[in-house]
Amino acid sequence: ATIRRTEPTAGSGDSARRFGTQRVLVEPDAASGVAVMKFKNPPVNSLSLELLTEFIISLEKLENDKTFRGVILTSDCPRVFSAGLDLTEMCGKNPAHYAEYWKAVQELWLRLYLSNLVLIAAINGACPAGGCLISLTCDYRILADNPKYLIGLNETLLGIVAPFWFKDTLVNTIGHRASEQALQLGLLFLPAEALQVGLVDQVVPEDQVLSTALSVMARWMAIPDHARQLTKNMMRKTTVDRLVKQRDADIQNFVSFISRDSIQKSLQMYLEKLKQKKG
Ligand SMILES: CCCCC/C=C/C(=O)SCCNC(=O)CCNC(=O)[C@H](O)C(C)(C)COP(=O)(O)OP(=O)(O)OC[C@H]1O[C@@H](n2cnc3c(N)ncnc32)[C@H](O)[C@@H]1OP(=O)(O)O
Repeated sequence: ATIRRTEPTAGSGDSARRFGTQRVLVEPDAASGVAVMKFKNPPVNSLSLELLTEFIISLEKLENDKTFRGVILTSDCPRVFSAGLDLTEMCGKNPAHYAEYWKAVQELWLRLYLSNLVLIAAINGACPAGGCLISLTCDYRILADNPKYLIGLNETLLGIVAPFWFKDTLVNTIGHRASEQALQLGLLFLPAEALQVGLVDQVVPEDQVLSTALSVMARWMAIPDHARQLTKNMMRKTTVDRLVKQRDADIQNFVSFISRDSIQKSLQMYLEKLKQKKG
């Protein structure tokens, strides 16, 4: 994916020169050092290989541009932050594709989880599974107060299992017992429940999610970068190293697991159910 620079939006001045790719819009504000990154992969921001790749490219570009110290992740699609991993990438394909796809999922998590940027998730829609994982990699999570916007690692409901580094990310956020229950039951939390269990840090009216994210960002950016970055690294490096040490084994585990007939059947049935839902 190439990064395309578009002309500044009207009245936005130089500092809001948008850039990004087809599926990841980036609205930078150089004056504040904050960029808003919006996923735009309609209808539900499913994390396709293309979206993952463009996400990694856009994140790397922001990390390499010292103008930016903070990024707000949000959705350009109504009602959905992200529907999680793209199920069509995980069924009906071949082992080589599964390996390529999983490598990209790992890569995105590794880069987000240890990012030097302040990352804030402005969750303006449903946030299941891989979408929830992305929000968990952030330093702070704000969820719109809409009972339709459920959040959680619901993989068991699909008959699949979130890998250990998904689990570790959840445990680091809500604790072991809450994670044990949430993962086994595939819990999708209502906003108030997500707040109560610590899955999100704030629940605000839908039209205040972005403004709240901007004010929280200002608070985090008031901390000297180097000290905050070293502290974040101290908190997260052990978790990251567990995957780094066994990335290839993790890919092989995923490929053999997802290739099982029983798993392929579960995924197909789940996709069918999603499509029937509309009927
Ligand atoms: C084995 C190791 C892997 C473990 C880690 C796995 C992590 C994952 O992320 S697995 C994916 C889990 N995701 C979900 O369970 C969410 C499924 N989707 C939904 O619940 C809903 O779509 C919604 C709440 C996100 C949005 O609902 P709504 O606005 O009503 O939209 P629709 O359900 O009608 O969906 C529209 C359209 O998109 C397709 N779709 C939805 N989710 C996915 C997805 N994750 N991957 C691919 N495609 C998805 C859905 O089938 C509809 O398609 P069309 O009928 O062709 O329009």
